Amino acid sequence: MWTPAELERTLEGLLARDYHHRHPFNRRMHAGALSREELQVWVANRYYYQQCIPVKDSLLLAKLPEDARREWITRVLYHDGPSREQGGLSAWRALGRAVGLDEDVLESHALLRPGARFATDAYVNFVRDHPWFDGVASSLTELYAQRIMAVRTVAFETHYPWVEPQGLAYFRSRSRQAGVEASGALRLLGGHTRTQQDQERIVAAVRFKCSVLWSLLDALDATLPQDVPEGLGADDLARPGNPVVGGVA
Ligand SMILES: O=C(O)c1cc(C(=O)O)c2c(n1)C(=O)C(=O)c1cc(C(=O)O)[nH]c1-2
Repeated sequence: MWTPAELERTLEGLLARDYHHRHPFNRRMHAGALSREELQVWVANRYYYQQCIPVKDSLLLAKLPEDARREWITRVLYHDGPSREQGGLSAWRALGRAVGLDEDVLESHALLRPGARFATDAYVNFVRDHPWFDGVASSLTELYAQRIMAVRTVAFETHYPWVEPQGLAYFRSRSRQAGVEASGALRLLGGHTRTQQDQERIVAAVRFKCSVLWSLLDALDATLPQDVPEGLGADDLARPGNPVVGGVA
């Protein structure tokens, strides 16, 4: 078995390479190269992710041992808050307003990209379908989340001064909270890790989660059906004699 320090070093190496701070979209964000519209699309797509986090944590809660449940429930309360005007989701809605998005655009998911929905749903399904150990481990990308929040906050302040400053409250709150949550998850997993196989499950869950976050950003650069110009193969399938249509009929 690895020592706890060796396990953390392994996770560190994985995150240093696979975490979404290295994704081209985030690199453009941090360099100040995103347009207003691109930033709005990011906020809108991440809102779906934010909404799904307390859902996956609620699914996880139902599987946890009593002591762990008592601690993990604070994650759900953090996002949902004691009322609609408080908590993480409320802070993300404030970010939406700060970048100029109407709340009904966020709530209707009008800007949600298919791939961002699939990536987010894959995370919820992973937690629902696996033992709690893997679900808890998959949250460990938060070891790096606190770092990206700091970089992002400075990037917004420096490059996107048109974003109203109160919209950045979520990032500030999260840069503390992510570290607290990651330490809690490591402690919980440490108490239930018996074999090297268990440790490898932790690494595999973090690898999976990195691919969720990476795919979500991939989806923001993807072409949407309505953006394909007319005449660029848009009507190929409708043509009589087309082998695909013919084969189906
Ligand atoms: O903006 C980000 O880069 C980022 C990353 C992550 C992450 O690493 O999973 C989370 C969040 N934000 C976040 O806001 C959040 O609430 C959150 C919860 C979780 C989780 O897996 O339980 N990750 C993250």
